[in-house]
Amino acid sequence: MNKLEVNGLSKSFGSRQILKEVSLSLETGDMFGLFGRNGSGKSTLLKCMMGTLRADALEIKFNGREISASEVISAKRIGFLPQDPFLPKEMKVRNLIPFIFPNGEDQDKIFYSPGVAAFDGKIIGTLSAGELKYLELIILANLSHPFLLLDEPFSMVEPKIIELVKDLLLSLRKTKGLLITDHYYSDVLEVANRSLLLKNSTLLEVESDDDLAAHEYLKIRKE
Ligand SMILES: Nc1ncnc2c1ncn2[C@@H]1O[C@H](COP(=O)(O)OP(=O)(O)OP(=O)(O)O)[C@@H](O)[C@H]1O
Repeated sequence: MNKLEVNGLSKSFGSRQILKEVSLSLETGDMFGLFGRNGSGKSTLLKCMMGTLRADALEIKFNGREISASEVISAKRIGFLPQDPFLPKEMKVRNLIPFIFPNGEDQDKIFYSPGVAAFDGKIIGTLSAGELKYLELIILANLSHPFLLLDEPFSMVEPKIIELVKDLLLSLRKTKGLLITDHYYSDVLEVANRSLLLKNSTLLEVESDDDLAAHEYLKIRKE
């Protein structure tokens, strides 16, 4: 069982405060959903946790031991799916996999993942947005990092693959803790064991569509 704690995360851009003393704690087996309107600061929160964006204030602890934000990537405790593609565009999928996973067994896990055979001969830059997102997610899922932050894992992915992604996320919960943000709110609510809404720079607990509507994240259509 691993534990990741974020305490007192604050971040402003100029005079605009995006995050105000945000705290959260994630354990192995957790899958938290993170919601918020466009521009509310979800990506900012994830980037500050990864150390790719400097927070104004932040304490991160892994299993009770503090790690500085600048060490998060090298410590290999947290894997991150950013919103924008991060794989090298020029390589073929089948050449990239051994580059990231030297071990043959690990490579097989990727190559034999559902749906990968359909595009493993392609050059990464020619993959569709959905194929690329799915490939990135499968690569992250097979890293040993005990926590994953996923920024929009469902976006651009076709409905059948969304179901595969949900199965994958649920299987990852057995060994990892996950924090997922995506505007595909019903898919996130379905797999998450706890959901949070970022509003007015702070996190609120939410449980359902009705809660999200009450906080003006979505509008429920009346028949
Ligand atoms: N480097 C930056 N400099 C100035 N403002 C920024 C910077 N990065 C983000 N912002 C602003 O901070 C706010 C939060 O952005 P962020 O990308 O975290 O939102 P988000 O909740 O992830 O939105 P979305 O749902 O659209 O992806 C936005 O108003 C954005 O314009």
